[in-house]
Amino acid sequence: MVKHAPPDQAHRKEHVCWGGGGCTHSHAHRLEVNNLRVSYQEVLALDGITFGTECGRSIALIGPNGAGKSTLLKALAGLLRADSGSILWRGKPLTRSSYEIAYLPQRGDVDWNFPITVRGLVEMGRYPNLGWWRKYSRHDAEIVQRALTTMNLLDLQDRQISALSGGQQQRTFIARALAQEAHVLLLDEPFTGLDRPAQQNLARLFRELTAEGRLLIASHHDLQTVEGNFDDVLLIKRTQVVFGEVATAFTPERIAEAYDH
Ligand SMILES: Nc1ncnc2c1ncn2[C@@H]1O[C@H](COP(=O)(O)OP(=O)(O)OP(=O)(O)O)[C@@H](O)[C@H]1O
Repeated sequence: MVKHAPPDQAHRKEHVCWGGGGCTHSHAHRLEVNNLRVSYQEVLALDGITFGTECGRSIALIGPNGAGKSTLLKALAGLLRADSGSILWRGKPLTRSSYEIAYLPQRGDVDWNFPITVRGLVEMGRYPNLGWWRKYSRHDAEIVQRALTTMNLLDLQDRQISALSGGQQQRTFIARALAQEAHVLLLDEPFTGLDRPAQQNLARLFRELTAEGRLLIASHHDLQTVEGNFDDVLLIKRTQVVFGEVATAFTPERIAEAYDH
């Protein structure tokens, strides 16, 4: 007899995990956030954020200006310390940045005039893996080459990052994350400033990255394109409005709750 998945599971993607091995038991490659609270001195930026997810998923992080999206991404990247609550990655508290988690800043936060080539930036992805005692090896060079190839950047590898289009700049930063061999990609407004074809290319790339088992969390402003581009949604307004699959959680009522004053 053919066994069918229960109805609520039927549309879920098969659980695959990037990087092979070690994803067969429950908290391998899982991210768990519990009652997270983050503030900047007297400004409370986030409170009561609680969700859990796993490799192979993509999450749209949605909320109005000032909702705390960038703050959450930075906290998940280990760049900001939580006041209270916890972030567990693969069952262990995330207390500082990990090479398994790559953070891609907002484009406006990057100094695009910094004198570095596409290849140079992608090579930087290897540094967290090297440690202070190990030299850049042929193995590192192969991983960089693969990242450049995957992101279709070989023809542009010697170009300065200042001389790239917006879509090419995004691809370069994602290639750096691939060179880092990151399991989790945290992206701050990756679609902003891209034209429609570049957005569609990036959305396709995201689907490929999650299909090969990476976890992707991206802050996003275009409410029209959440469905189709992401599996899950985390809607916040300093506190958490809802977390769940886009089809069931991203309802007009929840959106109004987050965006209406
Ligand atoms: N360095 C900082 N010092 C003090 N307050 C800050 C700092 N960075 C952010 N904030 C405040 O924290 C809150 C959350 O900001 P955050 O940038 O995380 O929101 P956001 O959802 O990413 O906003 P946007 O959609 O406008 O980019 C806001 O009230 C903001 O003013």
